[in-house]
Amino acid sequence: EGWLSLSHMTADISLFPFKEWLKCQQKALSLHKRELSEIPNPQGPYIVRRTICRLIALTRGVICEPEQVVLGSGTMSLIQQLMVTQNNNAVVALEDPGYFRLYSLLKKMGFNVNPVGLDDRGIKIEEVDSLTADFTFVTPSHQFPTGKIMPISRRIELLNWAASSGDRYIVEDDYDSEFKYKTDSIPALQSLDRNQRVIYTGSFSKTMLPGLRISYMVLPPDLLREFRRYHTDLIQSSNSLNLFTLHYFIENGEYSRHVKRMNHLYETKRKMLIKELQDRFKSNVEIDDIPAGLHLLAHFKTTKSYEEIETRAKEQKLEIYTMKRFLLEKEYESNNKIDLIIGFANIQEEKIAEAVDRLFSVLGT
Ligand SMILES: Cc1ncc(COP(=O)(O)O)c(CN[C@H](CF)CCC(=O)O)c1O
Repeated sequence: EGWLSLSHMTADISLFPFKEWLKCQQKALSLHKRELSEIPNPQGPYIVRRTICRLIALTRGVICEPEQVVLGSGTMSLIQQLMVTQNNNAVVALEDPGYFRLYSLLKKMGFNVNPVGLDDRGIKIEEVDSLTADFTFVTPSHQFPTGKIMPISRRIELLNWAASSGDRYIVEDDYDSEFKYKTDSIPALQSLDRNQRVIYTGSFSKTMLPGLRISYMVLPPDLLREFRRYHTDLIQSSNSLNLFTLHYFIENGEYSRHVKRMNHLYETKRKMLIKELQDRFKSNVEIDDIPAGLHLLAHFKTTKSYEEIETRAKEQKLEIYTMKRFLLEKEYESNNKIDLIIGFANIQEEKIAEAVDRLFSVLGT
């Protein structure tokens, strides 16, 4: 019997309109031969940056000009390009539990990296304050991996922190912000920023195809000047043909139609997954029912350790990730409970019950 996946690291591409994508690619090929014959603008083609500016203004309330947008082949490569312009005794704060790849990138770059715990409103602002951090990385629209949506009150506190002294910045990673079920999405933190303190990053990995490698970063004017001064010889890392194709895909409305379609599918799968988990585990599971994103955080009563669970999941041919993957420096106290990050993008609806059965065997006696 093959593997089943409750991984959070994928997108469901069963409904992706490949025919439409190909039409947009044909258009890109016929209208942009000259640009395809040249090295592109270091930040990416202007018309693509303009289209993305309009999209995130409409969907996320982000306030920006195309000049402030830098395109790149992945969020981590954009963060690397940004942070390499900073001297590496900069103090950096980031969420714990959080995005391990970001943590390890910043450490390898030699920064003074400080994971900061979360309370029920997101990153603990008093800890950020006491650190006198220069950069604070947050995922306010759907904290990665806990899913917490940062309330306006904490966003204001964070913006006040950034505005209260020298060269402080907030890096807002708006990952996984596109999928909201029932609740409306709160506009981006960047839309509240009046002091040019917020760097905004986003990605098309989860709304389109993770393999496309198209991500974007919006820099405040003064950081943009620093970025351009440092990166005089930068070559755009994302593929021009895909960028022009994406431009037409967004412009003709295919993108927003696809996101709407996926929102319905993901909402259906999420409801099925929650029902199966509750039917199977009853009072032994507690689900953080935050109606957003492509994974949910669930707490299970079990005496098993994370290591045992990871081993047994492999035996059951079930791909799933535990909270251990996201604990940066926090120790986990396994008081007979463990936390699992359960993704529902990579599982077909008719396989959800079987996947939950396997999870029951993994965690069972
Ligand atoms: C917090 C966060 N910010 C951005 C991305 C988007 O990155 P990119 O596709 O390069 O634009 C991810 C994507 N995370 C991966 C897929 F979920 C890996 C997860 C894991 O390592 O656990 C992410 O978690």
